[in-house]
Amino acid sequence: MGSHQDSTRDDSPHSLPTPATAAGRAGLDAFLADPGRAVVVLDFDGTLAPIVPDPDQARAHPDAVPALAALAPKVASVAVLTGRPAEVAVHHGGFAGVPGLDHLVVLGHYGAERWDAATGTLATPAPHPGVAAVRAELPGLLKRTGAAARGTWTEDKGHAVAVHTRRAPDPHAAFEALRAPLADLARRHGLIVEPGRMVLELRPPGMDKGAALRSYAHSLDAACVLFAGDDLGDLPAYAAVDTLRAEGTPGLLVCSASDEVTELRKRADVEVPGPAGVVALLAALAHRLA
Ligand SMILES: O=P(O)(O)OC[C@H]1O[C@H](O[C@H]2O[C@H](CO)[C@@H](O)[C@H](O)[C@H]2O)[C@H](O)[C@@H](O)[C@@H]1O
Repeated sequence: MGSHQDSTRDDSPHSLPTPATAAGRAGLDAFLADPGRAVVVLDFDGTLAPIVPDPDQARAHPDAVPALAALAPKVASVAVLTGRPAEVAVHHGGFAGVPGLDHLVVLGHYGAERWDAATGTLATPAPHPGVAAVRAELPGLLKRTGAAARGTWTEDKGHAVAVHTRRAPDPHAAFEALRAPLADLARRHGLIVEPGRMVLELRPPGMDKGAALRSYAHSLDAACVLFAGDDLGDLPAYAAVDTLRAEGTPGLLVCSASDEVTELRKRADVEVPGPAGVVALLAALAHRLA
């Protein structure tokens, strides 16, 4: 698809892009016509937070919280839907205790966890026994396959374990070399492999961003859903918006574009240049609804 501002575009900081598709234009129209029933769902890493080599150092774009806080009171709900543990996203995003974000919801672990700003509470699932088994076997596997020596490292997320290759000398080669052995390890312990941007995550099955988005939108009786993402794990949410559209609920698919992952670019209604572009879009929506 593409970014898709037309030749008559308004280049002011608060201009809204023209979606490339008819479904996207209908989604944006519905959003602006009835914002009080619009639900905004946003991925975290690569969408609200720029990608950095160390996940512990990832932080929301500096304009993200102000844009979210300006938009949230004008729509039905704003939620962050992430592969991170919810409380990690809350911390790295700086989302707690922000005026305007009093009702923010963070759905962590692809929707298996939920943190509510209104109460400060976290609902988290029971641990899957396969994660402990994988945690125990993983160091040996990384050593045997030479992955440890190639600069991969492990992020223990509690309910999942992620093997990162971004800091390896050849991140793509390290990623590809690990695919099969990690798939075998995950399968033996009842887990699935979630591939992402230079990361292979071993996590429990049964929840994905599509199911989470659908359930969240239905719980709020959303009249329109905006979803923004950047990575393969966001594709189920894209599919969920497509399904909602087929059922009569308009939606807007936003791609936080990168050269690393191109799958979402082909399917988006609006493509923006990374987290800075996402945040500018959120600010423009808030400005339009002011
Ligand atoms: O669902 P998301 O919010 O997009 O989270 C997906 C994964 O994001 C994190 O990894 C990615 O971001 C890191 C920090 O910028 C980067 O170093 C890494 O290469 C990316 O894959 C996070 O560390 C994972 O646990 C998430 O599953």
